[in-house]
Amino acid sequence: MTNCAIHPSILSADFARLAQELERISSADAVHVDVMDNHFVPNLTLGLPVVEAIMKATSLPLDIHLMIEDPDRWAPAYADLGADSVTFHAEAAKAPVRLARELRAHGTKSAMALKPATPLEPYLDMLPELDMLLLMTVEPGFGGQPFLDLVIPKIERARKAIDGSGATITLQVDGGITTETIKRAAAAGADNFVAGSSVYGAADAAEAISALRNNAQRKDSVE
Ligand SMILES: O=C(CO)[C@@H](O)[C@H](O)COP(=O)(O)O
Ligand SMILES: [Fe+2]
Repeated sequence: MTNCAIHPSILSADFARLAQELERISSADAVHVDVMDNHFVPNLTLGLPVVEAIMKATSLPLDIHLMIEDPDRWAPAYADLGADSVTFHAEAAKAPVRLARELRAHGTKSAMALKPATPLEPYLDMLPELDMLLLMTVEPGFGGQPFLDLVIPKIERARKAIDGSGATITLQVDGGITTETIKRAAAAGADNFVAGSSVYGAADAAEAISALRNNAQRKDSVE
């Protein structure tokens, strides 16, 4: 994997010190913001006003991961804030193709996420509508869960489908990414990695980001 990106998730940051926590990850490629509504997932985090504050507090691009019901209604507002990408869940979207197009029309990258047990195949025809596909490697809702290796074959199938589509689509994985699991995800074909607890739980977040990047780029990523 030659080009890879590390997106730390602020879900594992200290929310009382968000500005300083954003400083700690200034060497990252983007900041991943988990928006949860306590309906699509059993957890509640933050919404538009806090995302707007985060946007003002960092120069990093914002990667918004919406774990909410009715993204068809809410996602475009995150695009309007200036997010670099907005990800909705396929399981929650009423009209995923229309929503993906609307996100692009609102000036952001359109991205769609699949939970670990959601099959990829029904969505293959809509790959050209997406700038990024997110394959969850934990059940969405919480940070700090172990990486689900059962998603690896889906990552491999997604890589093949993306390469075959001729489109430029980032393949992101999210959940349980550590310096060890990132090797397996990268070898399977992922090129964009969300990491919450392994970055924010480290004494030196910049060092953790650099170690993740190195391990994702290693040719011998899986021994
Ligand atoms: O979307 C989610 C969880 O639903 C993630 O973005 C987590 O925040 C990742 O945290 P770690 O698994 O890396 O601790
Ligand atoms: Fe996430």
